[in-house]
Amino acid sequence: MTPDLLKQGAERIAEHAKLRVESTESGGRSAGYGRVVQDRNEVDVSHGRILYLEDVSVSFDGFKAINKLSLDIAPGELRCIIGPNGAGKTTMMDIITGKTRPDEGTVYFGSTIDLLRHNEPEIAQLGIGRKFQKPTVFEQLTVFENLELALKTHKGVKASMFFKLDSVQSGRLAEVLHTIHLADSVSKPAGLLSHGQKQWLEIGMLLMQDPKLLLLDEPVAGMTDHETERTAELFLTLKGKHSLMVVEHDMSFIRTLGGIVTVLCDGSVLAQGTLDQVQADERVIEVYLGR
Ligand SMILES: Nc1ncnc2c1ncn2[C@@H]1O[C@H](COP(=O)(O)OP(=O)(O)OP(=O)(O)O)[C@@H](O)[C@H]1O
Repeated sequence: MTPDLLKQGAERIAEHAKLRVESTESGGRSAGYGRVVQDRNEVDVSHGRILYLEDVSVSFDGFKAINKLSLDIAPGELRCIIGPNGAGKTTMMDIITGKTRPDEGTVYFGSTIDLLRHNEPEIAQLGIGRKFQKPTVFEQLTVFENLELALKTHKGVKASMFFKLDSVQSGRLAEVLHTIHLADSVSKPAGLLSHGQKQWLEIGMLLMQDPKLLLLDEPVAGMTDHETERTAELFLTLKGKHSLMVVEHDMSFIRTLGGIVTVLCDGSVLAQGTLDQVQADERVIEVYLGR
């Protein structure tokens, strides 16, 4: 798409949003908590943030796993999250995806979608995809069938019974196959893929749903050095088109990704900056990297 077309598209979206605010029965922006009425597929990133957490806390049996956590991610950003065991990384992802409800705090997707008002399936539909550490592809199905299934699953059981790929979806599937380096293995059963290839396939399944934000938990754990390098290449390709939050322990992988690193400790942000900056931070050395 040319810059002119992009600009025209952005202007149309802005005009559309403006009209909808002005036409709300409650009186629009002045009476409606300043919120634009939102299409399901639209995420308002005009404030420069796709994800925003403020003062989020959750306790399990009196233990504060997340403690006044505040953090935000820019659209298209590739953010790495590190932290010692038990720092709260998984719990934070559980909160963003609706698996765990915080006791207090604010969690927004863009500037208008309050994620705490949505459940897990709704949050996935809104465009937040999550990849757990262990690959969960369907081993008996081919690479193609796994990717096709990702679209069907997203549509719900009834619609999926009559599902047939249209030309746009076929084009997307071909593009995703190429992106995840599996174009040569399209007819291979997923069970015959290497560990790294299974991880890429699962990322591909998420990409079929065109997520705006991807949460990836230890994506290179158990991968060979070569697979780790290719995964870094893959994430750098995805950056910009999608926003990514990557939880990892592998520092050389994080170095290859570049960008901002957030260090979590005891359920809140201990430090944030480039990898060099956080590695030089005395507090970080003490609680994590120096161990
Ligand atoms: N459902 C739960 N019930 C009780 N305690 C929990 C629960 N979930 C997490 N915790 C505790 O909260 C703390 C944070 O756990 P979490 O799994 O989020 O850390 P993490 O940073 O992901 O750790 P790791 O790097 O080991 O995966 C830990 O002390 C953990 O034992």
